[in-house]
Amino acid sequence: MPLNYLDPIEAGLALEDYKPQQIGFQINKHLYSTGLPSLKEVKIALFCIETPEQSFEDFRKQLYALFLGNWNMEIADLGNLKISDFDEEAYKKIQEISAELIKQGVIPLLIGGVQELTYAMYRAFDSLEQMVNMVSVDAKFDFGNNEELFIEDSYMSKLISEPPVNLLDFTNIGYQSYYVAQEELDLLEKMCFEAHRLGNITGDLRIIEPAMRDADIVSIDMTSVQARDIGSIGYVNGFNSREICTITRYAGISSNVQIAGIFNIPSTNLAYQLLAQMVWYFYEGFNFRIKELPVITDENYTKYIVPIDDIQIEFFRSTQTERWWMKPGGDKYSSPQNHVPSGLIPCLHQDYEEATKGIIPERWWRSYRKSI
Ligand SMILES: N=CN[C@@H](CCC(=O)O)C(=O)O
Repeated sequence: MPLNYLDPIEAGLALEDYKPQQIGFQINKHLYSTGLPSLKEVKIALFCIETPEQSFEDFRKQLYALFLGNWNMEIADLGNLKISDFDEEAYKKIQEISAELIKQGVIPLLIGGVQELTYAMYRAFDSLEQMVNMVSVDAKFDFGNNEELFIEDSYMSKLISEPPVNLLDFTNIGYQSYYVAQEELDLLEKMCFEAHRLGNITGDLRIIEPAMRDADIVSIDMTSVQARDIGSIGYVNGFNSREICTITRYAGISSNVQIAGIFNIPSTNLAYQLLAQMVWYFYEGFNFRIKELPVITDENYTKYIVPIDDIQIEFFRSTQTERWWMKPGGDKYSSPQNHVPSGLIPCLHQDYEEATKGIIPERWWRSYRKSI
């Protein structure tokens, strides 16, 4: 049983000296005394990747001290996966734990380690035989290393080329232009993937919501946060602490997100505090998940048909949540089978408005290019 790879949390955190409204009181913990908690009603289960260099007990203290919202769901802390190195065995264990949780209808939330572990989250879908979309929040694209732009065994290169290829779509959120090469942008473009430059989205983060609504896997590199907000040496520019919380909330609220990971976490008090709040926002977002299924006859949705030259784009607006979708360009376009609503692409009201002015939405174009 892969969950047996996990070690319980430290005894000090087992004490129930929290107020009943605090996460530390409510969360189902993996303890030495009681073993792994039951996952029957659990919706989100976190576990930390502990190395000899980093433990996450300080993060737990921050998380456990936070007050729960008015949420109606069970959450769990499954403890720690203790590893000495990010070797093949560690990847295999993360893959197995993740697959097991997803199979049980629980969202695994991985905390810690390097962003390369995204590959293990992705490989969890091999046994589930499912195609997936991935969103990565990162200042760089990670196709290479310090010496070379593209290397075969970078996790991003493996993601797009190593069989079985489960990846349908990939979106980067928050890249910084001076850290990426034009060749990397060209590759993403060629693959019909999406990338959102930091400077273009911080003014209005709603721009990234449709990509998150369509994601199965979310991978967040904490170096995408500006260094001063996490008290570490890192990048001078990046998302601020509020923005990264908004992004995690979008991940939580997306009905399609099945697994998330937060990596490269500095061992500072500020980083652990922020990490705890990001996890809180993920929980909060999850609590507001609504599975919407727009169909033409459903009274909760309005359908709009916008003709542009010789094409017609069908838009759907939910009267319940004001969210928008559009029919993809080209019949052969495929999205992950289990996505809700199936066969539609999430978009923004702005896409509809621009379409009425004759501008074809970027996401529609990509779906069209993918289908030919
Ligand atoms: N020096 C400024 N950097 C920008 C983002 C960089 C980019 O979008 O490429 C900023 O923080 O907003």
